[in-house]
Amino acid sequence: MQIALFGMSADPPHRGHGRVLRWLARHFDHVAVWAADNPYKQHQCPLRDRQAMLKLMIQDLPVPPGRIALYEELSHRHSLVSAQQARERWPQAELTLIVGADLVEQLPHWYKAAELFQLANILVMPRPGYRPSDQALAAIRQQGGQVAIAETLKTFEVSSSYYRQTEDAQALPTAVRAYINQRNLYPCTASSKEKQAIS
Ligand SMILES: Nc1ncnc2c1ncn2[C@@H]1O[C@H](COP(=O)(O)OP(=O)(O)OP(=O)(O)O)[C@@H](O)[C@H]1O
Ligand SMILES: O=C(O)c1ccc[n+]([C@@H]2O[C@H](COP(=O)([O-])O)[C@@H](O)[C@H]2O)c1
Repeated sequence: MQIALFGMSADPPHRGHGRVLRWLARHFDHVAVWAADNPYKQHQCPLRDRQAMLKLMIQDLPVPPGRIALYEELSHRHSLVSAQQARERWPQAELTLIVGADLVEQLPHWYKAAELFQLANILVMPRPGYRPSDQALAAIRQQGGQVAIAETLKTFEVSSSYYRQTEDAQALPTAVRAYINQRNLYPCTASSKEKQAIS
């Protein structure tokens, strides 16, 4: 069994994540997803809300039932710990850690990266504006990593920071948008401003 491991900040989850997940659902037997606190970032919204938004996004994806699932218990700031927990849960599976192209340069410097590479292969999602350098790919391989690029995946230019900066609700799945509006999660978004004006 081939399992994709996809941890993310999801602050908030957006349509680019949805595109990646649909592609993963076609190429893996199972896709395990979680929201995590990235040790290199500050987050705008609490982890429990990011987990909840991811769950809502996954529910609406047009994929076979059960192919993609949220595993809150895999959440950890260090991917090594998430991968260790996944290995305990699926002792026989081939594990593949999913990362966007923007993370490849930093990946060799992640917490105990060589140990992580022993537990999981690395599959890189192309992302507009980011091209993994040969040096970064070589640095992963030098630490024993098996790394490949998902060449057939066509992603598009959208990010959580784009949403946070532009307030462009089109960047988000409908259910995520509704969740944010209900809880006023990103206080600078247009919808929140509208709600403040009404109240
Ligand atoms: N548009 C995209 N195409 C391909 N991969 C993406 C895209 N957006 C995010 N990813 C990847 O998905 C994972 C989770 O991303 P994350 O939740 O940090 O979103 P982000 O849009 O990169 O956030 P931020 O803008 O806050 O840095 C990372 O591996 C990231 O590289
Ligand atoms: O293990 C690490 O040292 C490490 C360093 C940076 C990021 N990560 C993980 O990488 C995943 C993607 O992060 P992000 O913010 O790009 O969505 C998320 O699960 C983080 O916990 C992990």
